[in-house]
Amino acid sequence: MQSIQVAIGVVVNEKGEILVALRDPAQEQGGLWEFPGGKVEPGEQTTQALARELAEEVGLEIEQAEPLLSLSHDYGERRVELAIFWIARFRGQARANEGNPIRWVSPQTLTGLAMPAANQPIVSAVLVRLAAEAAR
Ligand SMILES: Nc1nc2c([nH]c(=O)n2[C@@H]2O[C@H](COP(=O)(O)OP(=O)(O)OP(=O)(O)O)[C@@H](O)[C@H]2O)c(=O)[nH]1
Ligand SMILES: [Mg+2]
Repeated sequence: MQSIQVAIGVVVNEKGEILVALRDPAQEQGGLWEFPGGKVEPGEQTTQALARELAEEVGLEIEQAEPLLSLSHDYGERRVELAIFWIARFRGQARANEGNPIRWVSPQTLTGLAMPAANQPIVSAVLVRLAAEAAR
């Protein structure tokens, strides 16, 4: 089965809120909330794809991206390989460049959002990371 490489950013602001975007209802997985990101294009490094997707989708310039976790998920008709990065340093104001609503959400709200099935371990890792930072 084909495997799709995807770069994803978990963007966290100074209040400890996380940036999410609503997937277009017409897309596959439409109507679910997701972290900004997208497919790595041929010839591109994962971090280049991450920078491009964040600029395109939410208008942010990454200052620092740290690997958070990588996972693969089988959606049946396709398999995705997700490389997820923690982004606590960035430039710009998040805006919905592609017309899909975006939101900054608390960890509590994040836990309750409807997201793609692959995202459950990502949300867990985000909660652990935020708790660790709050305890410092
Ligand atoms: N961006 C993003 N994609 C995710 C998440 N979780 C998840 O399973 N995916 C999957 O990753 C794949 C690629 O993401 P994408 O649709 O954003 O790709 P893209 O921005 O390049 O879109 P395009 O192909 O319409 O240009 C999709 O199959 C999507 O379902 C997530 O939190 N964020
Ligand atoms: Mg995308």
